[in-house]
Amino acid sequence: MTISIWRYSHLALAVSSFLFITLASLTGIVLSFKPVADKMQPYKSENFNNLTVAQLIPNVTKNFTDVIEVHIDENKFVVIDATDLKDQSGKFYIDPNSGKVLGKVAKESEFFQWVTALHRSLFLHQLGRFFIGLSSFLLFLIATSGTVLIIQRQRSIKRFFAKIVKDNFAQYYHVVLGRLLLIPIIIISVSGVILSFQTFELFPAQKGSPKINLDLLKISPKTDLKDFAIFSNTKLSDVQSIEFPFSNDVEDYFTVKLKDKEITVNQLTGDVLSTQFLSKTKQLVNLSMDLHTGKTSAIWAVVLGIASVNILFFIYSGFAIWWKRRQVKIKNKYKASEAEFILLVGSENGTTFHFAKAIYHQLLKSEKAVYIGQLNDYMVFPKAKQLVVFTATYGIGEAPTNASKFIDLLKRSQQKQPVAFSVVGFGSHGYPDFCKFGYEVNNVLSQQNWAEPLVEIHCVNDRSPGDFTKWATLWAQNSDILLDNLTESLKVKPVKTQIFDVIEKKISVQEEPSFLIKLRPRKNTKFRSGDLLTIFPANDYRERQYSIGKIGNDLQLSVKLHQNGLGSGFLRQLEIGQAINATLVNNKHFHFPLKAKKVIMVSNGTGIAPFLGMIDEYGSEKEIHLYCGFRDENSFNLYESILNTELQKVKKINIAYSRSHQKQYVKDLLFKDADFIHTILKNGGVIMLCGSLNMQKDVIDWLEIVCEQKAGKSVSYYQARGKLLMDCY
Ligand SMILES: Cc1cc2nc3c(=O)[nH]c(=O)nc-3n(C[C@H](O)[C@H](O)[C@H](O)COP(=O)(O)O)c2cc1C
Repeated sequence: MTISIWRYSHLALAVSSFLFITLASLTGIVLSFKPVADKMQPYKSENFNNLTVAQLIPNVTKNFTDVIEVHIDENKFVVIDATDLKDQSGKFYIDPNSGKVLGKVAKESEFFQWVTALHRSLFLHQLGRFFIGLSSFLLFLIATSGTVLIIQRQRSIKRFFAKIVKDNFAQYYHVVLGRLLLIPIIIISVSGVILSFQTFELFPAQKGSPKINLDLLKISPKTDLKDFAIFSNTKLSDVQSIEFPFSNDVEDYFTVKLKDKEITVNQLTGDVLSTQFLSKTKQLVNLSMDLHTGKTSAIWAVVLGIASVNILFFIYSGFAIWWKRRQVKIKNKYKASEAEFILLVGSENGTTFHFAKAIYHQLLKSEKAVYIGQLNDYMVFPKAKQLVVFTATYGIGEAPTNASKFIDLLKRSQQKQPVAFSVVGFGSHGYPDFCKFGYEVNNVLSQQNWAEPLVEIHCVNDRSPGDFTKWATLWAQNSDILLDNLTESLKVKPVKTQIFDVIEKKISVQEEPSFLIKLRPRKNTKFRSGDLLTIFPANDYRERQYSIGKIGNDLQLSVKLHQNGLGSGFLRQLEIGQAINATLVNNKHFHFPLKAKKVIMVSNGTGIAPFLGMIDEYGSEKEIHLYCGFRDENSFNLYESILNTELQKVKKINIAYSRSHQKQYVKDLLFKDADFIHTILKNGGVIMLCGSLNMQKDVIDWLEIVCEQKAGKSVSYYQARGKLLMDCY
């Protein structure tokens, strides 16, 4: 909620001021060249920082008459307003060491004058000055709200400069450059506001010049100008200007302006007649002028120029981010109350909507009554048969803004009829709590009486179309939907297949026949147990996926034959020596956890396939405990010989038969070993689950209780940290 307040403020401020800020930045970029160009002129005098006023004055009086003023400009060039010995009057750059003229002061470039006027007042006089002042203030607020957003994004002030995950170009550089240029932008905006206050005379006025009693002015002892103590003690580098006396009368005196004070000096005796310090506000205004214009430092002027270019980039990238979010407009053909398929989306930046919309259109093409909305729109859906949640994770594994109320709403509003659900989590492995909110939603949904799992939770890493297609294929299979060119709507490249030869087949003889099939890739291919094999049984767009075990360099699939099953039927009729076209899909979320010392594998039925490969490969190095469930001994027969050879590799095999002996399920085996399993989890071990969704639901429900009781943590805590890996279907 707070994220959205700050975000909307940031956006509203930017939208309301972007025109003025654009103009001010463009002109600011041009003006930042001026101090650099000025400093490149050849009027800098040697030894300037060591010279005193006493050394300058005799050189001035020797070479000029009618001196009005000597002025030290921001480039440390000495400028005199006087008449030279050739009787030429005007302003000249001089060398303070000799008083020699270095050049005549040129009239200020008309171009820079024009740009300066545009920058300060937009040629609108006081009204324009007001808008520019207001824009400076708004820029300050934009920078402040942006800082808060960065702190929220980075999760703490301490992590302000921590690495940023590259999401997309506009967003990444908006944050990275925002952090780098925050200080210059705050300085530009605050100094701009102060200068506007000065323009509108909102600061208290500086007190007038101190009164000098002319009757008391001394005319002796007459002292040479070069011997005036005040001149000898004042460095030229501290001086802003020296006004010379108008005549030789004692009533006319020198006025020396320094950065923080103004001194008047008797022209005959060198006595200091008065000292007036600049008020703090005047000093602040002077400092603001230096900081805002960069006139005192070429390096600072370059920084200001870069900051101005970046303000323009922020306007562009901010607009790009906003545009992307805006594109997520939802136009529904069916009302929520009449839809059978409800798609709810949790998204901060809109990309998750892109995926959800692809499914929305697939359902429309299949003439299904579908409704798409935000997760916070959750309510009772009277006609719903299926609920699909697509959600990103933000913050510390938290909900995106448009999903923040979902869990509360879900607990309050129960659906009246059974509804099948599936969850697709969108996240990134760049964050510690991978898809945590997706897992949380899945777990809370699993606990609802009306909710029936359809497809196991799938996670999409970095918006991978491959990950998403994997889920969509499985979901479509289970929902009886024909996916029509989903790849195209996700703009995914066509799938490349490769050839595999059937080298072994083993069939079990039982009520529900299953079989093992071994395939050998024709070309050298890298893959791991837990990866998926996509086959195209009818040689068309219809895909079927199977979890694989890697045995040597071959793939082993364990398949249950379904009546009229497209995939299982196709694989079943294959003969040894035949070849098929298929694609290997990297399923890295279900690879063997190489860092874990102890792994608990839980499977039922054909879900044992990837574990057979993992045990073959890692069983000798790692402590593996296998808990597997089968219908009866006949079902187990298929795997028995393999498991017997692998037996010495596995620390312990626990088998449950659901239709014979004690009629046990795999969850019953786990109940008995609750302490042991939790200790493994607590000590960095990993639990892997492969098999049916019902088995998964039972195990998760049980684990939820165990983890809560023993560690006060929810299952999603372990899921998000990769301690619970699942591949159920
Ligand atoms: C500030 C920020 C925080 C994120 N935090 C997480 C996180 O904790 N866990 C995670 O898996 N992904 C995290 N992500 C990645 C997003 O969930 C992921 O990029 C998602 O696809 C964005 O979807 P959306 O564009 O619909 O918001 C984060 C992204 C950002 C920008």
